[in-house]
Formats: sequence, C-alpha cells, structure tokens
Amino acid sequence: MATPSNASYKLPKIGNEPNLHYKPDSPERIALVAELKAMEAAAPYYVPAFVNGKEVPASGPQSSQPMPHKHASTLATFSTSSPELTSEAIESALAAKSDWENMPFSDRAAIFLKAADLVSGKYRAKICAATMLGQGKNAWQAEIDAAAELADFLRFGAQQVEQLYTMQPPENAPGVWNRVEYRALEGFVFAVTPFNFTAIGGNLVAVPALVGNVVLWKPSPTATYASWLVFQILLEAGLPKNVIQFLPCPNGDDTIKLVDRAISHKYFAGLHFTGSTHVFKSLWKSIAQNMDKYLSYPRMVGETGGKNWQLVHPSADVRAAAIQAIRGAFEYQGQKCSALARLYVPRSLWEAKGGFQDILIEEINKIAQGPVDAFENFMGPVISQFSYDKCISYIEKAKAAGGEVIVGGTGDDSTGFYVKPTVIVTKDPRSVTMVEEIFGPVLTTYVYEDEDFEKTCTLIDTTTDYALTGCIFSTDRAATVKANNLLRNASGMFYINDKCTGAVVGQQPFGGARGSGTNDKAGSMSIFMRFVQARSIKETFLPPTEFLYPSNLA
Ligand SMILES: NC(=O)c1ccc[n+]([C@@H]2O[C@H](COP(=O)([O-])OP(=O)(O)OC[C@H]3O[C@@H](n4cnc5c(N)ncnc54)[C@H](O)[C@@H]3O)[C@@H](O)[C@H]2O)c1
Ligand SMILES: N[C@@H](CCC=O)C(=O)O
Repeated sequence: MATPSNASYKLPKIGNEPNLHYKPDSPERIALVAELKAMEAAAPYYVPAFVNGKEVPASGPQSSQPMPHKHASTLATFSTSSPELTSEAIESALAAKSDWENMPFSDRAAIFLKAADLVSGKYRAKICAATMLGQGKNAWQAEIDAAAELADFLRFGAQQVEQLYTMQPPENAPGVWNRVEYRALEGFVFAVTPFNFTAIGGNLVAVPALVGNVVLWKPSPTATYASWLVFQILLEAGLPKNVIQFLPCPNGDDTIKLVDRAISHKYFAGLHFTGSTHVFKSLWKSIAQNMDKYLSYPRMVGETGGKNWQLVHPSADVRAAAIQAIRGAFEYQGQKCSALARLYVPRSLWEAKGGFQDILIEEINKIAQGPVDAFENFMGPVISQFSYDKCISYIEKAKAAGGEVIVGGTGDDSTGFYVKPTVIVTKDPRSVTMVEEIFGPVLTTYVYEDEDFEKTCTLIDTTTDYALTGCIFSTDRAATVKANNLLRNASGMFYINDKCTGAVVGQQPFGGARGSGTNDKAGSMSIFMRFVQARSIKETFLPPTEFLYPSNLA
C-alpha cells in the first residue's frame, strides 16, 4: 500500500458482506421490526444541510420526503440549500482539501472500512428501515442495498484504491527510478445522487473521497433521510467534517440554482452523477458552456437510464427464464436501473400449454403487494406521485398503440403509490414502451418467430438509445455465442441464464454504455481512475556531467 508511513501496510481481507435473510422470528427480523416501529413513531426527522463543519439551522420553506407506501406520512423534512450556501460549502471543502489529500492512504482507508463495519453492524437495522420507509423497499431489497451493497462499496473501494496505487511503471533505466503518484483532482467533486439505491448515494461520495478529493453531496430529495444517515455514519467513522458537504434540496428550480452555482466555480473538478439520462445530458451541456471558467477539464462520470432486455432462445429452460423475468422486472417495483423492461420470447415457448405466458401470468398473480413493513409483500409502492402518473400514462399509451395488457395495468394511489405488476404484449417491437425508460413495474413483451432468432438480436440492438443490462436464456451454446456477438454493444452488463439485475460489488463491475452512461464501472478499480490526476515522477541518481553523446566523439 502506498503510504507516507514507515511501512507498507496491507488491508484486512475483503469479501462480500453476507446477507441476512429476515426469516420470521430471526434476530434480524426482530431488530428490523423494532427499528421500523421506532423510526416511524419518531418521524418526521429534520435533515439539515451540513456545511463548514456544522449543521445549518432550518430556514425558509420546508420540503418533505413522504413515505411512498403511505404518502400522508412524512419521514423527513429539509430546507432548500441556497446558491449562497453552496458557495460556502465549496469554500469550506477547498479549505479542507490539503489536509485530506495529504492524510496517509492507510488512515483514509481506515475511515471507510470503519464506516462499512458501522453499516453492517451497529446501524444495519436503522439504515435498512430508513430505506424501507423512505424509498419504498421491502426488507430483502433494503438489505441487499443499504446494508450489503453499501458495505461492499466501502470495503472493496479501499481494496481497489490500494491496487490502483500499486500500478507503477514496469521499467527503470539504469540509475533511474520511475514512479507514478495518483493525486486528487485539483478542486472539488460534485456528487449528485439518485433515490433508488442508498448504496449508490454513499458510493458516489466515497469513491472521490477515498482517493483524497473533497466532495459536495446533493442527495435525491426522495432519499434525503437515508442519505443523511450514511453521511452521519461517515462522520462517526472519523471522516473530517469538511471533506463532504451535505446539501439537501427539492427538485426543480432550487436544484437547478444549486447545481448552476457548483458547476460555475473555477475549482469544479468532476461530476459524479447517477440518475436519468436527460438530467445527465443537460448537466454535461451546461458544463460544456462553462469550459472557459475552469482550472482543469472536469471529469464527467455519469451512470444513467436503461431499457433492459431479456432474450429467450427456443432451447431455454422455460420456467427459469419466466421466473427470472418476474424478478428482473418487478423486484423493487422495476425501479432498478438494471430492471427488465423488454422481453423477447419465441412463439413456440410463449404459446405452449403451461409455457412461458402461462407461467408468467400464474406466478405474477401470486405476487403480494402492499406496505413495506408487512413482510409478506414482494412488491411495494413506486417512489412518488410523479412516478405513479408516469407508469399509468405509459400503460395507457401502450394500450392506445395496440398493446395488450395480459396482467396488471392498473394502480391505486389513494394511500400509497401502488402500480400493479404489468405485462404488455406488443406486436410492434418498436412501440413506445419498448423504447422509452418508464422506471416502474411495466414489462413489455414481443413474441418473435422461432426462426427469427438472429433478426431478434439485431432488433434488440437497434431498438433504444440505452445499453445498460441484458440477458439471454439458452441451453444452446452456439445460439448463446451468436447472441453474445450480435449484442456486444447492446449492454454494459450481459448475463447468461441469469436475470439482468443484481450485480454484486467485487463480482460484476456495474455500468452501461451508449445513452446509459460513461461506463466507468462502479465497484471496480476503473472508477477510481476518473477521480485522480496521475503525476509521473522520474528521479535520476547520477545526472550526466557532459552534454556530448558518445557518438559525438571523434
Ligand atoms: N446506470 C446506473 O448505474 C443507475 C443506477 C441507479 C439509477 N439510475 C437511473 O436513475 C434514474 C432514477 O433515479 P432518479 O429518479 O433519482 O433520477 P433523476 O435524474 O430524477 O435524479 C437524479 C439526481 O439528479 C437531481 N436532479 C434532478 N433534476 C435535475 C436537474 N435538472 N439538474 C441537476 N440535477 C437534477 C436529483 O435531485 C437527483 O439528485 C433512472 O433513470 C435510473 O435508470 C442509473
Ligand atoms: N447493483 C444493482 C444496481 C441497480 C441500479 O439501480 C443491480 O445490478 O441491480
């Protein structure tokens, strides 16, 4: 490990955080139920901005983060972080920069490793409960996100930086020592984070901070409380107070003003974004307009939307393919960027008695949907009224375009934002719900003729602007190879006989290409490369004392 200390340290062994399963009467179920009750009873919580080492008192109109499963209840309230507060946050982050980047890596790493242990231990139930109540996840979905994935990002992140720092030039000429130093960026990193994974919010700030950057964090308004808990955990783990500045803000004009202030600053050095494609593109355009203001070329890292696909070959294990389609499309109400949205099934398997269609309908009809604190519910609410309306309007558009709804197709937003798991069958493979991201539990299926397998691969490749995740179910190796080649650029994540969701840190580096993002692969060493400025250092032990070359001698 690179460190200015008088030793080369080794990190503790890193592995994936084992999942807890929350079976009835298990200690983890009992702890989580107690935490859910206590958290709800004490809500709403005021979440302050945290700037210049301290909490900013409430001011101006308050925004709220409702509980999506019963939207009359508020989990958290927060004030708007103004452009003036944003400027103060930038100055205090820049003032903290030198001490932070000069802290030995072993000490920076220790902070994030301790934070991981706090997430997976002392605060596991709390961070899961906040993700359930605030973002509408059931216990299992909260566990794999807020407990396991977050701890994994923090631990594997430390390991990946350790590996990055060992990347050194392989050759030294005689009398020369070549080194490469991985400096932090010259300025601050701006992290703008999404609602759907507590872990992603934590990772978007932890990645730049681990390699010595100072960070401004604008969390999603619909994940404000869980993001605040993550920030508190980082502070408890020993993160110096000004390394990350926390700036909650409602969406709309206030966010645009905050963002404008941050990306207009001379020392804006990088954007770490996850969210929708249109927001990332608009940020990129605004940043391009500001190019002459900056000291350096800002690093642009953005993981964005998807229209993820599952291709079923006639040789597939039909039940496995149907069950994984259900998990891929409807876990967390289809609100994973990786969620399955377009399904391609050969007619022979779709129409067979007891075949794909029958299994799909029969199994989806068994799905229990309701409040997140009723553990039997496989599905809960979508995140907001906006999202509910968007899902319903896409279902109506699909029907108007001739799509047939074979399951679901309705919703109920009277107490929570519940959209039923919906399957649409379309005869037009380029119809609107095959093309545009909905980000809800709406799956569109196209039934292809068995002999058109290759044509279907080309169709998948050319249907949307996105290329995030995709999967094939096939027991025919030649067909799998054919699809692998034809669909090489149709996704950044390709799964064979597995669903298109559920990437695990340390196992499947995550990211998509084309309109789905810059594909810098969260959960791998390559993401850290984006937030460092390498400096090559050459030291010559015995410099020449004559300018002439031997070849100049007579
Ligand atoms: N590819 C990935 O790794 C990945 C992972 C998770 C989510 N996502 C994508 O994220 C989206 C869902 O998350 P979301 O609803 O939070 O996304 P979003 O784009 O609405 O919001 C993301 C962040 O951007 C902020 N924001 C919104 N409007 C803005 C604007 N005009 N200017 C600047 N910032 C703005 C939000 O407040 C939030 O912090 C989906 O498109 C999903 O596919 C992608
Ligand atoms: N690790 C997750 C990332 C989802 C993004 O929203 C998955 O692969 O499903």
